[in-house]
Amino acid sequence: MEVARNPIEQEFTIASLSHLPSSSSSSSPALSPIIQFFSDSGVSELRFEQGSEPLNFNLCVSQVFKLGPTESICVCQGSETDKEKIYSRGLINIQFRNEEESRNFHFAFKEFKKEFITQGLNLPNGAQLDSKSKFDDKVEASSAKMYFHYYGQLLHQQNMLQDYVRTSSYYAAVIENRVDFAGQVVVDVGAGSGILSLFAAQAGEKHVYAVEASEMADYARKLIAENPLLSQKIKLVVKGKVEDVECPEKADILISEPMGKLSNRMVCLTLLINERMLESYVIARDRFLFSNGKMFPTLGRIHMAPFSDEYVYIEIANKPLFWQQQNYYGIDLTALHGTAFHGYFSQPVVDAFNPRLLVVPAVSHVINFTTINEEDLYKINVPLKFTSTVGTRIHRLACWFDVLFDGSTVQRWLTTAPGAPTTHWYQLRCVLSQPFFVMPGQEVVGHLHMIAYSAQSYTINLTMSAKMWGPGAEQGGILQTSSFKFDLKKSYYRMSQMQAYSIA
Ligand SMILES: C[S@@+](CC[C@H](N)C(=O)[O-])C[C@H]1O[C@@H](n2cnc3c(N)ncnc32)[C@H](O)[C@@H]1O
Repeated sequence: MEVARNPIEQEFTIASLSHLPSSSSSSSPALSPIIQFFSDSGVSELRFEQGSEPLNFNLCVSQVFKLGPTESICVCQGSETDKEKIYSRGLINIQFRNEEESRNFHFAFKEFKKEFITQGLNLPNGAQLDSKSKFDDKVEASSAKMYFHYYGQLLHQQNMLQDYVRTSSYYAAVIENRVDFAGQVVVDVGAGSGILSLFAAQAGEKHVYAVEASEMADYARKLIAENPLLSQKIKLVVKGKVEDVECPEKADILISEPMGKLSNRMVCLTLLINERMLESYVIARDRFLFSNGKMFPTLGRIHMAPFSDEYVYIEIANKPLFWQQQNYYGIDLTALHGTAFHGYFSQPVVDAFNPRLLVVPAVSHVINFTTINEEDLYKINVPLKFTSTVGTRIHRLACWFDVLFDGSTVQRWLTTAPGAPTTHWYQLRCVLSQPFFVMPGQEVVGHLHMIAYSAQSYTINLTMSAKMWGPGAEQGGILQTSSFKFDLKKSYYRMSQMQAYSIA
């Protein structure tokens, strides 16, 4: 390998180049193939040459992926510059002569790309093209770092794999609907250990591309390689965010497990939308999926129902009592009681509960992954309207979710509902600091307003009002209202104190 040390130009002579089918031109095998890095008139460029007609890729929109120790693939989505220079779109398969050549090339690619990203693209009018991705725009860097660090660890992937309700539902949804996978191109969005890619390979798809942003991508490659019968179908484990990477082919079907489960303590937390990974799933749809393609899962539903549970209400109300001490080693703590009270009640409670404590049937909010706009997930407003079936005190709003795999053969649901086999998502309850009484037939109205924030979670504003009941109810007046704000990321885990409920 010859490496020119010029800081703005490097050249690599390699073993062979071959253009995959979607490439725009073919190569001549007669000359030694070379790859050059340029930084020409403000645009960083990657040039592949093997004969008279070079292929120019805009480095900014190019990606390289290692397929093996001496084999890589370069993908470029193509672009035009203000100088009307048109950069190619396509795929190049690169064969290096040895591992060291491959390492050097990848290092140079990273260095050139880094230089480009840190400096931005200088346009002739002095402006800089922003090279930040949609993910980076929305998500705080510290949150993303912690998030991908968490998922980069095998033990957390193991937790998900050991949730047999979850994993067996995915397996059944794929295998029972093999007709949807056979001969198709599949993209696994947030592949983790690669388990869903391997399921899809079992169902007989044509090619699968697994996209994973965390270090887990390396383990996924290893796991896939050690399952040789299936690995032939898994073309590529792409390490990067679905918002940023390129995929060599458009997909007929997307598979993903994007249902939120993380908290600030990085243990599981529920409610479908937490983690904000649904947004990445929708972005992947817009970037990679054919317009008539399928999504597994296809839609999700958030269910909500008022709940009566004196015991947990008292448990939470007791916690801030510590701060009511006026003589704690001679110190009056009461100044902080109000803040502590607010803090405890702003934590949604995560555990599994007895569905018999639900006061009325749930209302549901449907999110159709195949049609929703990504921006529609930034703010979700669900109107609430219930008619109580019993006379009781309402302490909280219970929430859970399910998702549908809308297969051509079998429609399969994965549910986290109370009473169904417990999953690692459990259920979520927002406890009202001011519970209220309802009588049978009395109407409760309100809304659940969920607003996304940059630490990959949501703030929940809950308002519930008991309407007039009995004589004068037709005037529609409100008897009592309870409102509170919850932070989905700061939840209170009661799983260790979970009771074994017998379900009728
Ligand atoms: C809930 S886990 C599911 C893992 C695996 N698919 C499974 O079912 O066991 C979600 C995975 O998606 C990855 N992920 C989240 N957001 C991503 C993004 N924007 N781009 C690529 N990967 C992402 C995480 O690192 C994590 O490994």
